[in-house]
Amino acid sequence: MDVSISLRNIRKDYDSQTEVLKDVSADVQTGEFFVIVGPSGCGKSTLLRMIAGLTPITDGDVLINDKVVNDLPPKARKLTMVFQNYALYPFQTVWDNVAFGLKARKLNQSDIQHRVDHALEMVNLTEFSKRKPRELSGGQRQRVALARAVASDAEICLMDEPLSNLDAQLRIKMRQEIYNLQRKLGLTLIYVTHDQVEAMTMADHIMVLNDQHVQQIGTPSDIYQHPANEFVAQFFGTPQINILPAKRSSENDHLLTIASDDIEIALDEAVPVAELRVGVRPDQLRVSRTDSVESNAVVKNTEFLGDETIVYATLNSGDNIRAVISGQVSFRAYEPIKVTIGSNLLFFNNQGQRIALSKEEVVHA
Ligand SMILES: Nc1ncnc2c1ncn2[C@@H]1O[C@H](COP(=O)(O)OP(=O)(O)OP(=O)(O)O)[C@@H](O)[C@H]1O
Repeated sequence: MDVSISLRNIRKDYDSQTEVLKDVSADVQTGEFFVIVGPSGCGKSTLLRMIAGLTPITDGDVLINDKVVNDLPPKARKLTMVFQNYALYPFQTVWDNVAFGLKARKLNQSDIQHRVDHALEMVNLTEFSKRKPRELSGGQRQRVALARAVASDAEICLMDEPLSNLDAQLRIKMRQEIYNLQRKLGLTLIYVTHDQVEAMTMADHIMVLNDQHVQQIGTPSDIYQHPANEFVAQFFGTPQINILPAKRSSENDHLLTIASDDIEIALDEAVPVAELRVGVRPDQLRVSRTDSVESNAVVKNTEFLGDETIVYATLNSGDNIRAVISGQVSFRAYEPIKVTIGSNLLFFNNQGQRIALSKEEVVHA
């Protein structure tokens, strides 16, 4: 596959007090859906604006189709951008909003007509072409912004939180529409969001940004199953992964004690460090009722979600955990329970970096 956009060691300081990004490098392949995700303020929009040419780069290079474009103005970069606030002209019709950029490029009338009609059809807005933005719903306005991107015919499209103004149900619908549109048009799409579910469901590759640095770049399944560090492990997945302290047994280096003394697991591999942290997704914890003698935790509260229940509990060690169990299960507050640990564990060193034990999935509880 061709590389469409390359970021090479990008740094961005707004001023000496505001260092936003350091050493950001990535390759975005032609035709892929590439998602930049991270918490608020981590520099996602800044990075997108640097790719668009709207914000200068402090150091490093942006390449589009193998050419360094650091000094090219936005117009010359042949890309289109969709913002969270849609950026529509309120006094123009839907049709004119979509045509605006094409008119500015001085395309001939029949070309403009064809492209706008086609773009409106692609986003199912043909029948709304004479309306003004204020006569549309939020989702329809967002579709006008998408139609603009489609009409521009640019091969690269940048989207900055395009769904954040929509309600939850509409977000899911528009998520699918954007995904289908990207596939249909073969667009190279760079999509910024702080929403881990959007990232997981839409991306071919995800870049996770935090603390000025790229934490990881990978496919959604890579990032979920093999997170580079605790931050990435905690950022993806709802409810959040449990991270618990663990100690290697002094007698047997295959044996780990996790949090409370009575949660032990045997690994096929020797554990390389004496103290580590274990990541357990909530669906890998098992919870059962027991008497207070056998228990190793007490329930704090439960949340019933329809087909599953989240149990919040405190282990005897004082560590809080979240467990997801299927069906509706009710526990009393302070009810004693026995928590055991299933498979698919992740291991992190004390710096929070993942330690890859080659057989980390294989545990004997
Ligand atoms: N023009 C600017 N001048 C100075 N600092 C800025 C400027 N624009 C953004 N920043 C700062 O840079 C950091 C990154 O901002 P940016 O908008 O890129 O983050 P983000 O990850 O997109 O956040 P959000 O998800 O909240 O939109 C923030 O601390 C912000 O305050």
